[in-house]
Amino acid sequence: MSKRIDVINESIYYGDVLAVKDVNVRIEPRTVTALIGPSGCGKSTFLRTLNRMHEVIPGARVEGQVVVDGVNLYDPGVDAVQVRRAIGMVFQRPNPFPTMSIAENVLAGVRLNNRRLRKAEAEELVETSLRGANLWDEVKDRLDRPGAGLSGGQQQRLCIARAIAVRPSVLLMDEPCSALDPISTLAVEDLIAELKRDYTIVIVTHNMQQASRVSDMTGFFNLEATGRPGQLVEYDATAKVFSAPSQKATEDYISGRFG
Ligand SMILES: Nc1ncnc2c1ncn2[C@@H]1O[C@H](COP(=O)(O)OP(=O)(O)OP(=O)(O)O)[C@@H](O)[C@H]1O
Repeated sequence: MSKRIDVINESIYYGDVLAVKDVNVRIEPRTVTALIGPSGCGKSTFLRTLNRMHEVIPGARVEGQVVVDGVNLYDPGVDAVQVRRAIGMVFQRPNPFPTMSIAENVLAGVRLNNRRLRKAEAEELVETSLRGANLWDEVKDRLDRPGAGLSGGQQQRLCIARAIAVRPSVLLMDEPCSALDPISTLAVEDLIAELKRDYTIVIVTHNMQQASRVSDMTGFFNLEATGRPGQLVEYDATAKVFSAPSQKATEDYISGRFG
């Protein structure tokens, strides 16, 4: 299930504006990559190009290649809608369908893919996805209750269960803990550590401790100056980036001198 991602000469535009310039990076399967950097340097923009969500914005486009296990997602023959369904994404604010039951929330993505499920199959998928998201024990007695009745941290884990129910190859997370309290944050971080056994995970975070706790690799994005495009300045093992970064800008950012 887990897949390698090769980003080759990727430049990302909003209309005529070049937002992120010339990214080249290889992300290995079964790793967690944290994307860090100051506000506006393009971390979320880059993340959204890994499942073609970027192009949902009118005028937004990508040059270069994003190759997931040998297939360039931007080849003319590739269906963007299929890509978005296959590569799961978890957002900053938990966004379960509020009136849908917990079980139906888990199945929502699978149903969108028009997969018909027998009852037993659906029950099994609900259980394995909720177990995978570390939420099963907390909700197993109220699967038919609305998703909105859960705490923020539980809702975020429900969204992760929904994302993994479609058995994605890659899981993208855009500041998944920023709306959560510290305990829920730790629960989601523990979950990320478990999920990397099966998935390739890319996570945007502003929290340096979080990046160092959860990730194997860290990518540092930066801007040369306001109005200039963002760039991936450094990509290396997290331990190396946090102890001996190769770029001064990375060191300045990590040590809190800017950003
Ligand atoms: N929908 C959009 N239309 C036009 N420009 C956009 C859009 N979204 C983002 N941008 C621009 O693209 C650049 C990168 O933004 P992005 O949100 O990717 O940065 P970021 O590093 O994720 O920031 P933050 O850490 O604040 O979330 C910024 O200059 C931003 O203004």
